[in-house]
Order: sequence, then C-alpha cells, then structure tokens
Amino acid sequence: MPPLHPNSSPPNESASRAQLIQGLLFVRGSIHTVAKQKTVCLPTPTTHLQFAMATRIRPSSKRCAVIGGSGFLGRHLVEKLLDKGYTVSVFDIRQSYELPGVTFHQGDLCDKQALLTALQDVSLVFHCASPAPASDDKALFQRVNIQGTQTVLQACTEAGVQKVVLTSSASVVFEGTDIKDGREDLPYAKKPIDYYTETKIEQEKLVLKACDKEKGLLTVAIRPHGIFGPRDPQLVPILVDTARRGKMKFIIGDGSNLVDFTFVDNVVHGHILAAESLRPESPICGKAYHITNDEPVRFWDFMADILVGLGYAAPRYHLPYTLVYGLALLLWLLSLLLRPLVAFKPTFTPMRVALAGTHHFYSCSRAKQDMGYKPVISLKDGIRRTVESYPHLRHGA
Ligand SMILES: NC(=O)C1=CN([C@@H]2O[C@H](COP(=O)(O)OP(=O)(O)OC[C@H]3O[C@@H](n4cnc5c(N)ncnc54)[C@H](O)[C@@H]3O)[C@@H](O)[C@H]2O)C=CC1
Ligand SMILES: CC(C)=CCC[C@@H](C)[C@H]1CC[C@H]2C3=C(CC[C@]12C)[C@@]1(C)CCC(=O)C[C@@H]1CC3
Repeated sequence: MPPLHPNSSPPNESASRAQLIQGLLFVRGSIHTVAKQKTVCLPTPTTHLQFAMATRIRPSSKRCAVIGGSGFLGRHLVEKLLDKGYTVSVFDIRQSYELPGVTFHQGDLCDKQALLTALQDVSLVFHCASPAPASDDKALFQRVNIQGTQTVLQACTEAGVQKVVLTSSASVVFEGTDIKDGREDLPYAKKPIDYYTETKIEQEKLVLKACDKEKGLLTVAIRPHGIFGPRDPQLVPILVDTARRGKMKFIIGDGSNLVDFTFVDNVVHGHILAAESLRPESPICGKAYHITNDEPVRFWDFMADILVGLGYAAPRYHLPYTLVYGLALLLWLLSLLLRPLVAFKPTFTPMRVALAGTHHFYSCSRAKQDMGYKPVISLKDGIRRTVESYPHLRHGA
C-alpha cells in the first residue's frame, strides 16, 4: 500500500486507485463512511499535491497514541512527541500526570472497546505497556502481554491505525548466560529466565507477524536494554534500597561482565526514528531492532557510578558467581514452598543474579544501518542527569 499521508514520502507513481480505496476503507466509524463516499470520485493521484488532497480525510500522521504512556518510558516518549509537534493520546490503566496537549484514556488494554475510543483518528500507536518485570504473576503477564497485545492489534486494525511500534526487550534472547554483541538474528530464548521474558517473546512475535503491507498495517519492535534515567521506578530505587539495607557491599563474580544500560532519551529516540522510518518500502517493516547506548559498561562500574554519585559506598568484596546463583536458587525455591505460610520476596533472585553476573550487551548496527540510529546522550551524561534527578534518594536525605 502507498503511504497514505501528505507528511509521509511521495506516493509511488504506480500506486493504484484500488490500493488507495483499500487504504481508505481502513478508517473506522463515521470517517469510514466519508472515506467510502470520497473514494468514488478520486482522481488517480499522480503528484504529491493531488495525493495530499485526496487523502485529507486520513488521520494525521502526527496524531498518535501511547499505550502505557503513564509509565517511565511512556511518559518520556509522550514528552518528546509533544516537543516534535505530535498530538498524543495516552492509554493506560492509571493516570500518573497531566500535560497540556495530551488526552488521557484510562482503561485496560485487554478491553477492545476502551482502546477503540482512544484510537479514533490515530494513525500511529506506540505500545509500551507491560506489567512490571519484578512481578511473578504468570496469569497477569499472559493476559496483558499476550492476549492484551492481540486485542491491541485487533483494535488497531479496526481503527485504521497504520503503524504500530512495540517496545519489546533485548532480554527476549537472554537465557541467563553470556551474550556479547548480540545481534537480532539470535534465536528467541528457549528457556526464558522468567514469565516477563516468556511473554515478551510471544508479544514480539505477534506484533511482527501482524505486519501486513496489503492490509495497511506496518509494525516494528524496539528492543531496549537496561533503561535508566529520571523517574525510573526500578533501577535506581532498587539499588538505593539495597544500599540503605547495607547489602550493596558485594560484587558478584570478578566484576568484569559487560552490560548495556540505555539512557531513556536514547530509547525514546529509537522509537520515534522507527515510527518515522516505518513505510511500506522500508526495510524495517516487521523487524526487531536493538536500541542501546552502544557503550557496554561493566555492570559493577555502572552500579558504583550511580551509588557514589548519590553518596553511597561502591561494592568492594567479591563473591563467586556460582555460589550466589546457587543461594539465590535455593532462596527462590524456599519462597515458593513457604508461600502458603509466609510471603517473602528475596532481593537476590536467580534472574537478578544472572543479570548482575553475566555479560549481556547487544549490537545496534541494524538500527544504525536501517534507520540511521545513533545515541543522542552518552552514558556519562545519562548517569549525571539521572543522579541529579534523585535528590531525595541521596545518602542522608
Ligand atoms: N525498564 C526497562 O529497563 C525495560 C523496559 N522494557 C519495556 O519497556 C516498556 C515500558 O517499561 P517501563 O516504562 O519501564 O515500565 P512501567 O511499568 O513504568 O510502564 C508500563 C506502563 O504500562 C501500564 N500498564 C500495565 N498494564 C496495563 C494494562 N493492562 N492496560 C493498560 N496499561 C497497562 C502501567 O500502568 C504502566 O504505566 C515495557 O513494555 C517493558 O517491557 C524493555 C526493556 C527494558
Ligand atoms: C541491564 C539490565 C537488564 C538491568 C535491569 C535492571 C535491574 C534488573 C537491575 C537494576 C538494579 C540491579 C541490582 C541487582 C540485580 C539487577 C538489578 C535489579 C542486585 C539485586 C544484584 C545482587 C546484588 O548484589 C544487589 C543488586 C542490587 C541492584
């Protein structure tokens, strides 16, 4: 299908009227009716201007929705989209802020009717909603990440959305063992480390499979890794909490394992680049892309930089990886066995130990090549901005 908006690239000269009509029929509800009537008298579009006039009734390509827009990444994305002149609808189960230019739709993404209301006249959808990875609620992950994503795709098709950008995760290929400069052609993890990863794999497959140029729905998946930055509810707060409880004294393994931590602005930049590059002729259709800072760093150096920046001591004593992993496994089994009697959540889960003690960094050369991706904020600047944004978590605050 040719691009359907004046803001996108000029139409292919050979774009047929039938294709245009097919595209217009994707518009739902009252606009749908108008579109049908209009297609009858459309001239074959041969110039950009004619094409622009013919497609005036399409939803604006600067009108988008962010599902999960109340979250950490979602809100940063919304703010950048507004800066760039987009009109934004946020769809989320909670509303965490208010911003001029943003319409909030509170609802569960498993509810198609609620989604359809939020997706009216929207041509571009960013799907970055997910339950928090720390949860161990298998049913919740399956309901939201798998069934919910199916519902999102159905709603997008019915609403005439043209582009879907999914926030996937680089961890879809991580099985708890070293990954060095991993590319997108690595196979999905056969034994995912947790339910979060297991359902993120299924979610990514669903979204990429839904890419259909004939039907006019283009999809792409962004795989970030270790997102950090101002307002992150996970990384810095967990780290500071562990330090305040006096448990940040140890380095798991020899401390040389390299990991990607990605400043949130770079993740946002990758998402917007993907959305703006997503056209029928683009190589990115139906593909996944690693988006990182492209500066792998020693896991424990990164932790030390954040801790020291906030006034805490850096971890110093080494513990053997296998010992800590074994202990974490034992604790996790115990917590499962004792769950009916006592509920306790160990800090050292096997998944966290694996993340802290192995190499896991990824190549983003595919994103560089296909969409001209380049990180916009260096790791050093990202760490500085992050540390400055948490005055309330400083030692002694
Ligand atoms: N934070 C990280 O380091 C990484 C995150 N990701 C992915 O990035 C995306 C965003 O993550 P964060 O911003 O860190 O998480 P977050 O927890 O801050 O944001 C997720 C948002 O999704 C919403 N949500 C959850 N269930 C929903 C439902 N049923 N219906 C509607 N909204 C719902 C939540 O209310 C929340 O606002 C997620 O898809 C996550 O898998 C991927 C790689 C790394
Ligand atoms: C690169 C990547 C995928 C990061 C994910 C973020 C979190 C999983 C990490 C952020 C803080 C980390 C942390 C630990 C494990 C991984 C994190 C939760 C420990 C629990 C590892 C064991 C310790 O010694 C304490 C660590 C606290 C911080």
